[in-house]
Order: sequence, then structure tokens, then C-alpha cells
Amino acid sequence: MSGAAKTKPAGLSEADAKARLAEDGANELPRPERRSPLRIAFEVLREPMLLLLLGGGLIYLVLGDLKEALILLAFGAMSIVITVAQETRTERVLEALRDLTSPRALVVRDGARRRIPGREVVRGDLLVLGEGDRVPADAALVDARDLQIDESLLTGESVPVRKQAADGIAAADHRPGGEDQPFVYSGSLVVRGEGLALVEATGPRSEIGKIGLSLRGLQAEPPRLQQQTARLVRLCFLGGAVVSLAAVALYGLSRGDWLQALLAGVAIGMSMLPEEFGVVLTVFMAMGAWRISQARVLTRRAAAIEVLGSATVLCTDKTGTLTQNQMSVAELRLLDGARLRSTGQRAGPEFSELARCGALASSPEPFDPMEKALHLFAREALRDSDALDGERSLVRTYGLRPDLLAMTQVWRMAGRADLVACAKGAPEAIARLCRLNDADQELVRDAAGEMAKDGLRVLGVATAGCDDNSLPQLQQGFAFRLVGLVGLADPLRPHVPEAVRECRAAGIRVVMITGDYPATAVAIASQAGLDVQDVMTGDQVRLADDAALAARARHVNVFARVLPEQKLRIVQAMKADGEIVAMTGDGVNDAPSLKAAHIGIAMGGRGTDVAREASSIVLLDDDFGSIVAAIRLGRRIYDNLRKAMAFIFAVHVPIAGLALLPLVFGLPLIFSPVHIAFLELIIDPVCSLVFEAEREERDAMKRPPRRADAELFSFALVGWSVLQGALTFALTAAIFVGALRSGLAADEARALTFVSLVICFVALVLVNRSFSTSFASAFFRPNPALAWIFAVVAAVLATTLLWPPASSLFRFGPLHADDLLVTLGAGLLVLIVLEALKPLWARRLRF
Ligand SMILES: Nc1ncnc2c1ncn2[C@@H]1O[C@H](COP(=O)(O)OP(=O)(O)OP(=O)(O)O)[C@@H](O)[C@H]1O
Ligand SMILES: [Cu+]
Repeated sequence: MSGAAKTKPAGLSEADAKARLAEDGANELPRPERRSPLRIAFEVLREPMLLLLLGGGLIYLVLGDLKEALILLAFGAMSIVITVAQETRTERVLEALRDLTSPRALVVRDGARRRIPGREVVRGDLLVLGEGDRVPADAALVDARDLQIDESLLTGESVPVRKQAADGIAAADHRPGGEDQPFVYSGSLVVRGEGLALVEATGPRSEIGKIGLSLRGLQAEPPRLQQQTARLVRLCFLGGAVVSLAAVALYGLSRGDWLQALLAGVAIGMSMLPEEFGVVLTVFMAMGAWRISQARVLTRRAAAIEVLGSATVLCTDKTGTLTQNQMSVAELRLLDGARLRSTGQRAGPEFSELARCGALASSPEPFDPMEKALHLFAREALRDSDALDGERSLVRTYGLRPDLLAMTQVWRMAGRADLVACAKGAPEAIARLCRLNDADQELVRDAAGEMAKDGLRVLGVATAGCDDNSLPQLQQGFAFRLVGLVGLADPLRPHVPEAVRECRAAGIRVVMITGDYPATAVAIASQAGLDVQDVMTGDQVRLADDAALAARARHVNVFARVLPEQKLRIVQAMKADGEIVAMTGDGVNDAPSLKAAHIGIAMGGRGTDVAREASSIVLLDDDFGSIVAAIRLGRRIYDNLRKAMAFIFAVHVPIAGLALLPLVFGLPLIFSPVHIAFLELIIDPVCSLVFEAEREERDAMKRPPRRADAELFSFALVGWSVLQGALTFALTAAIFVGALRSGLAADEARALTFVSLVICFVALVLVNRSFSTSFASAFFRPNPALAWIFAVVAAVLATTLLWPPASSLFRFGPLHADDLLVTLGAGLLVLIVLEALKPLWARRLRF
């Protein structure tokens, strides 16, 4: 390994990389799941709704009504266009999200490290590999430090293999598997250590590409919502079919005109088909994922959106999520009690050994903010000496282990025969390595405790001499001498206390689970505004049995010095206790707990590929505030979904009712398929544009989480919708019958009833926009789509009434001024009655 003084490899230049990318193509494997607009159109064409429309058109043709046939086909075409446009938008959104979730790679270009999308890696790129990364392409190692790789995806062998730098080995024929090989393969996983590797093959030319495997991107498992909806749609479909057939029979038998009977049957079938449910669900989920991504959060599983709103516990780590992960050395302490606070001060010579050892115990090109801070501090503190920049080379690295939170690096200094080992790590671990006596251990513990109380992360630093031939197997084999303690400050992210307060108001308990020292954890937790009454350490977690752990986990909000496998036990204990757990994680070892949690949340910035793959949500900026924003959006999306579903349910009641009524009572028909197609054309965009874009309810983050087992189509929701629909039906039916009784011609009564129905729909939209019960919120909540859609509806309605060819198509007679008053009155009545009744349901609707 080259020391700091040797030249660093510069990698490709951006220009070369670009040329190679153009030449070789992107570093990706074929992705089958993308749907083209044509394919979407084809799928839409198979919808029963369109079959009904086409059937209706055909009957019109047989009847010789060319105009009706054409208009029906036009409506059909329009609804295809709308659906295809919506689904294409959905598909584009999903595609964009997929690109964001696809693996990224760290490469050296023009001499600097750069994070790029994995698909842009080219032959000749210099890859920087770190723990938890997926190797993005086949490559030859030029440097490996303690590097272990899991190649199970390629070899089926689950035990990780050790890798070594090539060091002049000729690039002979090579295959995955086997120890101490100098090659790494696309799709395999770095489980430990670090390395640099030169890319040899990308995309389909890599080993994994040759086998034709593909890595999964966004997962499309059907969420619970989809199952619930599918069940309901099936039910409605069956019901609709039975009723339509009965209607055809009834009409045919009573009036003897079977073609008209079929038309009426088609109209009824169309009126009862709840095909919107499926469309609305897809659109809401995709748009929801898009909205959440605007808050810098990616959803990898659609179900996560649904679960977000019901989370009851949010387990978060500390470093980088609650804090900024920008460390700086804030305090130094030596064994003799000497201390230095704040970095502004120039460090006296007595601290220079501590500063230098801290830096030498860090990676030569540090990535970890802690190590960066140590480097920076050493550079500033030792300004006048060349202790840090002198010629030297790294001989060996001993990595951090779960059972010993310390790492050691061994250096050969220029012009010296012996080697120097420098270690840093948790104070307890360093004390153990230095074999301190009890009194000194106590001293260290007290000093570390004092520093930790200020929220500092405390590291012990130690050093040892050794010689080349007798490097020990383990760090415990060195004769370490304690040099001192370093306290690193990592300020809280500014919006964290507010976000924590918001969570607690929303009935979500915030729990910190950290690998850090208990006192540090408590200090940061109380700064963040967590309810810090009790702390549990990883050791206590290990010793507690499941029942005891579950009992304590009910109250403890800070877990410290926790190992990843203990994290898993904590999640399981909480789950067993009935909590809906959201959990953050970033490391390789966090994957099991991320998977186990209801919502696994990985970090996009500092998180590993493994953690991302195991989680259902990825935070792009690692910020705790984004989780809260996502929860808020999750609640809003679910609320809006419920509003849309309630509306769909409600409007179909009067449509179906008015389609059936004349058949049952022997009155002139109100609807032909044209009318229903027109109504359906309104319903779809209202749902997917207006309701989708509704703002969150004012109390979205002030009410407790939704029960996890709550059904979307709960009794409260369906009951409320049916009530709305029944009221609308009663009013419009009364208008129709009343109009006929008062001697209006059938065409005039039809126009009056139809216009009333559309205006009642407008009232229903207004009622369902919000769960809150004020008229102001029905009218004045901002929503640009609403105004647009109302304007279009008004224009089309006016056309059908005022333009004779259209009126004859809809079989509308003239509408008089007093009739207009009736229609408006009907709408107003629906609005007032429902707003007055809403308080009775509103509370139950929210859960
Ligand atoms: N690079 C390192 N060198 C030396 N010691 C380290 C290093 N990284 C971590 N440690 C020690 O291990 C402890 C636990 O680290 P770990 O990474 O598990 O915590 P963390 O995950 O960073 O904390 P959090 O859970 O808050 O994010 C640290 O408190 C520190 O004492
Ligand atoms: Cu419908």
C-alpha cells in the first residue's frame, strides 16, 4: 500500500470514461420489467369496461345509430388515452425511482473519488471498495486491506472468501470462488475490509452478465391494499354481472325489445363496474412514491407507503441520522490529567503524540468522518513538525470487530528498523488492550464519562512498538500503552428536536439504538428531545431473555453500545409486543434487523448497498427529519386514498340506482351507455388528479397511528359512502319522478336529472376533499386541479345542453332557468346535509 507521500493513482479521466461508456454501453444487465406505452394500451384494452363500451357501440351499429356508436367509441378512446397517459406517467415515475435505487459505485476519476451510478462504470475505472458495497463490475484488485468478499450469488458458496492484490500476477483465466484470488466480480458483496480494483469487464461481459442473472431493483410485491381492493373489485364485478343480466331479462320480457334491453344491460354493467379502484390504487401508490421522493426519501417497496402511516415506534441510530456526522476533535485528555478543550487553541507539545497516534490509527485516506477529523486535527496540531507527512508505509491493518471495538494499524517509518502500531477505539476496548490496572481503568472510565456527558464520542488511543517478524494474529497480541483520550463532537442536525416533537405528537415513540457509549447516547438523546428516563446497554440486552427484553423495551428509549445482532432482538421484542416498528440502519450487519422491521430504513449517503437492499425505504440525505416527512406523507397519501375510494363508492350508488330505477318502475330510461361513459370520464381524473393532490389533514401528525390491521374499506368508510350515495340517489330520483309527474317530456326530465346528478357529484367531491367539517375547507383548500376539472365539466355540460347536435345525442330536452335552480339546489342540499352529518363519522373515518 502506498503511504501518504507516494503518488495516488488518478484513475480514468472523465472524458475517457465518457468515450468508453459510449463504446462499451452501460454497465447494466437487461431489465425485463419496463412496460412500453403500447404494452400498457394493450393491457388497458383488456379491461372489462372497454369491452362493455365496444359492445354498446356494436349494438348501436346494429340498431343503425351510427352517431351513438361513434360517440361511444370516442369516449372509449378518450378513456383509453387517459388511462394510458396515467399509467405511462406511473411507469416513468417508477422508472426514475428505480434508477435512483440502483446501486452506485465509488470510483477514482481525474484523481478524485466520485460517487457515480453503477451503470456508468466503465472498463479501466478504478473502483474503491468498502465494507457493505456490491461490487459493480468485474475487476482486478490493485490493493486490498483485510478484504473479504461474499460471492454466493455467483458460486452458491455462502462463506466469504479472502482477496489479495494482484501484485504483478498475470491476468490469467479466472473464475469466482477460492481464497486469496486477486479478482472481484460484479454482484458480489464486500463483507469486510477495503480495496482498490481496476475494472476489466462491465455489463453483459461480466461473469454475472454471462450467466444472465439480474439483480433486483424496485420490488413490486402486491401490498395488502392491493389484495383488499382486488377482493372488492371481484365482488362488485360479480354483483354487477348478476344485476345486468337480470335487468336485460326484465327489460326484454316486459318490453319485448331485446336490443334495447342489451343496451340497458350494458349501461347498468358500466355503472356498476368499479374499475376505478384498481387505477386509483396504482396511481396513488406511484405518485405517492414520487411525492415521497421529493422529500428525499425513496420507497423500494410500495407496501412501505401504506405501513408508514401506522408506525408506532421509530428506532433510529445516532450518528449521521440524528447528528450531522461531521466530526471535529473537541477535547483531548492525557493519562496525567492534562486536558485541552476546543480546537481553536493550539495544542501544546504534550498532546502531539496523541494527535499523531490518532491519525496513524486511521485509514491513510480516511472516509469515516471520525478519522477525517483525527487527520485534520493532527495536521493542524502538528503544523511545525513533519511527524504526519514523513515517509512511511502501512504494513498491516487490524479491523474493528464486534467483540473488540478497536482498530490497529502498523506502520514502517522511513529510516527506522522497528514498526509502530497505533490503535484507537472505544475507551473500554483500549483499556483492555493496554491491560490497565483497576485504578487506571477507573481513571479512564471517569474521564471518558465526563467527556461523554457533553455528548462527545470518546475514543481511546494507544500505541505499541513491534518488529516485522512477530506481528501478532490479533490486536490483543500487542503490548499497547495508553496515550490518551480524544473526544469528538458531532452536532445535532438542526431540525431534529422539532421532528422528534412532531413524532411524539403523532403518537410515535422515538427510540435511539446506537453503538456509542451510554453517556454519549443519553446526552445526544436529551438534546434531541427524546424521553430519556432509562438506558439499556447491549450487554443488558444480551443477558435479558425475550420476555424481559420485551418488558423493558416498552419503556426504554435509549439503547447504547448495541451490536447489530442485538438490534435484531430489540426489533423482534418490540414486534412481539404489537408495535409497528420502523428502524434505521446503515451497516452490513444491520441487514437482518432492517428486514425484520416492518419498515426498514437505509441511509442513501453513508449506508451500504446491503442495508439498502434489505430496507423498504432509503433516505437520500440520511436525515432524521426526512423520515418524519415521509411518515407525514404516508398518512396524507393513505387519507387521500380513502377519500378517493369513498368518492368512487358514493358516486356509483346513484349511477346504478338511476340506471335501474326506470326498469323496475317502468319509466322512460334515463341512461344510455353514452351517459355513463361521460360520467366515468369525470370520475377518473377527479380521483387521480384532485384527490391525489389534496393537502394533508390539519391533524395528520396530531393523531395516533392508524391501527395496522385496519381495513381500507372499513365499515365506517363504506357506510359513509353508501349514505352519501343514497342521499344523492334519493334526491335525483325524486327530481326525475317529480319532473315526469309535473308533465315534463322524458327528454326534459332526463336533462334535468342528469345535470342535477353532475352537480351533486361536484358537491360530493367537495364533501370528500377533507375529513374536517368546515365549509371553508370544502371550498377553499387550495387545489389547482379542482378548478380545472370543474371548468371542463361545466363547459362540456353546457355544450350538451346548448349545442343541438350534442343535446340530441344525449337525448336532452331544453333546460329552463327554474330547472337550473332545482339542480343547483340539489347540489347545495347534498353539500349541507353531508357536511352536517360528517361530524358523526369523521372521528371513525380517520382510523
Ligand atoms: N473507525 C473506528 N475506529 C475506532 N473505533 C471505532 C471506529 N468506528 C467505531 N468505533 C468504535 O465503535 C463504537 C461503535 O461504533 P458503531 O459504528 O457501532 O457505532 P455507530 O453505528 O457509529 O453509532 P450509531 O449507532 O449512533 O450510528 C464507537 O463508539 C467507537 O468507540
Ligand atoms: Cu365506474
